Amino acid sequence: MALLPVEEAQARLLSTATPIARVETLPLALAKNRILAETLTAHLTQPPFDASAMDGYALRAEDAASVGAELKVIGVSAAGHGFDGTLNAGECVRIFTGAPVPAGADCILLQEDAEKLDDGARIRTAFSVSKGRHIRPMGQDFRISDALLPAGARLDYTRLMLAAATNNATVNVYKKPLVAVLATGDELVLPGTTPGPSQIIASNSFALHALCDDLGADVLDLGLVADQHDAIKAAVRRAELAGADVLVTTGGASVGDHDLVQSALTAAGMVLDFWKIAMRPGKPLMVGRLGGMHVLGLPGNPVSSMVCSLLFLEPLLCHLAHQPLPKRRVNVKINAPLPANDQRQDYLRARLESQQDGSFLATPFGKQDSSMMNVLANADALLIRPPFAPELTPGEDCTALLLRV
Ligand SMILES: Nc1nc2c(c(=O)[nH]1)N[C@H]1C(S)=C(S)[C@@H](COP(=O)(O)OP(=O)(O)OC[C@H]3O[C@@H](n4cnc5c(N)ncnc54)[C@H](O)[C@@H]3O)O[C@H]1N2
Ligand code: MOO
Repeated sequence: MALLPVEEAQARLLSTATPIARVETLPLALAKNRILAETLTAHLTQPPFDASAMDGYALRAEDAASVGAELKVIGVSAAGHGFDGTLNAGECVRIFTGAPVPAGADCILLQEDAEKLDDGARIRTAFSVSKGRHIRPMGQDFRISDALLPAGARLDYTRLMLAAATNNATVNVYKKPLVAVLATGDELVLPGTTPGPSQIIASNSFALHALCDDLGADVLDLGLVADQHDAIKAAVRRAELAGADVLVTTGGASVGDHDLVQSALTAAGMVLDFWKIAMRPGKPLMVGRLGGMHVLGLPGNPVSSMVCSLLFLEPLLCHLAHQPLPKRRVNVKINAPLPANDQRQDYLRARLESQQDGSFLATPFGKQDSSMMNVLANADALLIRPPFAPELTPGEDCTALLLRV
């Protein structure tokens, strides 16, 4: 099978994906960063009445046209406790921020601009006020039945505030995609155990879990499974029964005698779409469908599994979850010579340094082995070297993908 170019493989994967249509109703407190499945409509008008924007006195502008007017204070309007009466010529009402403007008043005089007389029974104006001054008109923010946010909007903190203010105690949002994660390999043991001879600590699933969570997906951890056909098939069955939208496997994707994932998946009913991509690391990536479930068979090498996740799992999950792609692509200047590339698109781990002019200077790590998690965790970006890219000298431009956004 020829190696598939990265962009072609990405397009093929996305062409088979449909955004999730399942909807759930959630209380606002549980809806952070979820995606609205319908228009958010105002259930009331805000402000619900003409409200004072300042602490001071509500009055008729014509009564305070000239400085030095004297007005009788006939009551108080506070937030939560409005004044019930009507204000007439020569009268004012003591008012506080957020309180309803009494009937008859058409402006607010700041308390700093009023002199209290007779122990507060009357005031003298020290400033003239115009009609409407310091009044927030009823409905200036939104009116009942207004459409305020479209379906597809992400409920970040500003939108949750709006949803609450519009008296939507619950919201209808798309369900999260469910990703089943299966780590394969006889050599794997969990962190916290003492590895035996030939054993290593399993790390890929932890990264996958975190990445899926960041992308708004739920994770079903299928644990560690030995390189055995029946064990892999049984785990795949669990993913199907759970209704997973995506099954991600790591390890066993290559061509060794113990690389059984593809044959176990095929035996379980997977239809392979493509296998082996023209990229480094991550060449053995395999992609298929098992019923309604997308299957991504990631290589076992930890760095390969993460590079494949950023390039394939991330766009797939964003598409399924109605989310925009994180903005990872940046232009950088390289700080070291890069040799000409072969036919595999390279993703070089590099450190970035911000320059005074806002640009990035990129220093690739000397060793790029796809097993080196220490390098990945201390890198900031992946420098993209297209197939057959010519050599680059320091100071030349290169495209990079930020590892953290
Ligand atoms: N003859 C060939 N050999 C290999 C080829 C090839 O084309 N021909 N491709 C190489 C490339 S490239 C890669 S990448 C690896 C990927 O192989 P597998 O997907 O089969 O991965 P494994 O052999 O199972 O594991 C590779 C490596 O990663 C470690 N590993 C596996 N799972 C985990 C995990 N969950 N956490 C941490 N580390 C893990 C595993 O112990 C191995 O060291 O194949 C090359 N070989
Ligand atoms: O493609 Mo492998 O991922 O080079 O190590």
